[in-house]
Amino acid sequence: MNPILRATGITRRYGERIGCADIGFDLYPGEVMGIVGESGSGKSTLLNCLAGQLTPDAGSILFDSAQQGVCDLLTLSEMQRRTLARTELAFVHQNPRDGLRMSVSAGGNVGERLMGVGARHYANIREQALSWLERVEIPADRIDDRPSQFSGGMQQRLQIARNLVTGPRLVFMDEPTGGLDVSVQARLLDLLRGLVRQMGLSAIVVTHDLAVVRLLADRILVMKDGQVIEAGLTDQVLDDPHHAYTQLLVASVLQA
Ligand SMILES: Nc1ncnc2c1ncn2[C@@H]1O[C@H](COP(=O)(O)OP(=O)(O)OP(=O)(O)O)[C@@H](O)[C@H]1O
Repeated sequence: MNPILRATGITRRYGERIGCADIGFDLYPGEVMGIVGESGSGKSTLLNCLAGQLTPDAGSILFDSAQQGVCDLLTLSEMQRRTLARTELAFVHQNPRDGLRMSVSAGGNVGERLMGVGARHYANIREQALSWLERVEIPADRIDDRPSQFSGGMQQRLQIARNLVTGPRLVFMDEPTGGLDVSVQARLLDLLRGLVRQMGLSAIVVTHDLAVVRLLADRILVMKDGQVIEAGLTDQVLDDPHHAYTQLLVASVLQA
């Protein structure tokens, strides 16, 4: 099986400071990879480079696209990249406001993505939007409400529906449960895990919360000072961390 994503030598500096250095990994179809590490370790820099929101200084990111074959996300034309971003890729932001259009209804937020890939039939779009609202546990009678009228957890679930409605193959998630109450986090994680499995999604999830990777990720990368210091199957790394830093990270959660 070919990897859906192969990152090699991803490096990004901010002046003298290193954001992330020489990161490489393969992600296989249907696999979820977690990126963990303390604040400032380079998780967001790496994710933003992978997702095309930040240009790395060096490296390549090969994506096995269903439409375009294997392509380097870093050398695609703007148009090819936009097409991929609308169809095969998705990005779930920590703050739903960054991933939703707050002035558009919930149904519109989901429908808009469908229209972006060519859907034109209003009744079909509304029907699909309704079905996705149901999948993310938003009551059908809220379809015409704006996200600003939703709770934080509902907004996040709506952002997930908006991202998944077009059936992407690879989803980037930046602290998807961050900023939510603990009980809301647990429900959202359950929902995410169900959707990822049902849809056979590949995903890359950045989080500082080891409970999130425990539940969602098959494999993890542990980052420190912009480098990957440990990588492997989630349970193996968390149950038997080799690097002293990972041991500390795991121990600090156990004590909390
Ligand atoms: N825009 C920027 N300008 C300068 N330095 C930056 C910028 N963004 C990040 N950095 C630096 O790059 C390094 C990695 O930061 P990054 O935000 O990727 O870490 P992180 O692990 O995502 O942290 P957090 O969990 O707090 O979001 C840090 O030293 C940070 O100070």
